[in-house]
Amino acid sequence: MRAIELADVGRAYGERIALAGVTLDVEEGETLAVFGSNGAGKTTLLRILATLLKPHHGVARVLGKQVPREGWAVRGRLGFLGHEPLLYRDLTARENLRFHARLHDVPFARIDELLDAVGMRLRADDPVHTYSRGMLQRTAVCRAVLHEPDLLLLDEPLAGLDPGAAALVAPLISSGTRVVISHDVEHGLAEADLVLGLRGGRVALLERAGAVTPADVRALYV
Ligand SMILES: Nc1ncnc2c1ncn2[C@@H]1O[C@H](COP(=O)(O)OP(=O)(O)OP(=O)(O)O)[C@@H](O)[C@H]1O
Repeated sequence: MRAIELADVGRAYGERIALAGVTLDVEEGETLAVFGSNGAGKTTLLRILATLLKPHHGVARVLGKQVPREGWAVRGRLGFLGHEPLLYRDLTARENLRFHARLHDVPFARIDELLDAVGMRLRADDPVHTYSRGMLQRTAVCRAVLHEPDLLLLDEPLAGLDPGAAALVAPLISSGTRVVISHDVEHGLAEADLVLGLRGGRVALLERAGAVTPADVRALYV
């Protein structure tokens, strides 16, 4: 089954075209790696897939539903990790995760498992506003994967993590159907099935990963 189907998807902010003419399919179980320089349209695409932004052009289907029109039917099956951690800053990590666990009917035991997995058990009962950037990111990853989503939408998921933390977090976000925005060319390519390169909001590269070299991806940044 197709997890994502995009047909000529575009989006503008006022006069500025952020995304145009994106047509692609991602099959269930595949990873789409998205590359492109700052402002290329990567986050705009991810937000459309997350049902947070309406495309102004074309049709976007996620897990079989048109978004954002039928977004209600897929939102609970998505795991979104954007630039913002989407955590309540005055609550602790554990309280934030309990809130999400209740929403998604997830047993609380999974919260401890995840906090352990990302090395956050000792700080889990401190308010989120006392966390370092890396701690925020670890907690945000826990939130994104808590309900075992059918599709992970990840915007630079290892940003701000030290190598030890990155090694802890990576296994939690390394399987299933995924869209991953990355600036790490080698790592991003290694885990991709399909590669999308954006330039100025347009498709500059769209190939199966086996047909793409690191030099092809680096060319997007010059
Ligand atoms: N809310 C907004 N209002 C106006 N313009 C916006 C808005 N959000 C994004 N844009 C513009 O849309 C274009 C694409 O932005 P987008 O955030 O999708 O890029 P990106 O590839 O994710 O960049 P980065 O690597 O810096 O995160 C840019 O020109 C940006 O300035």
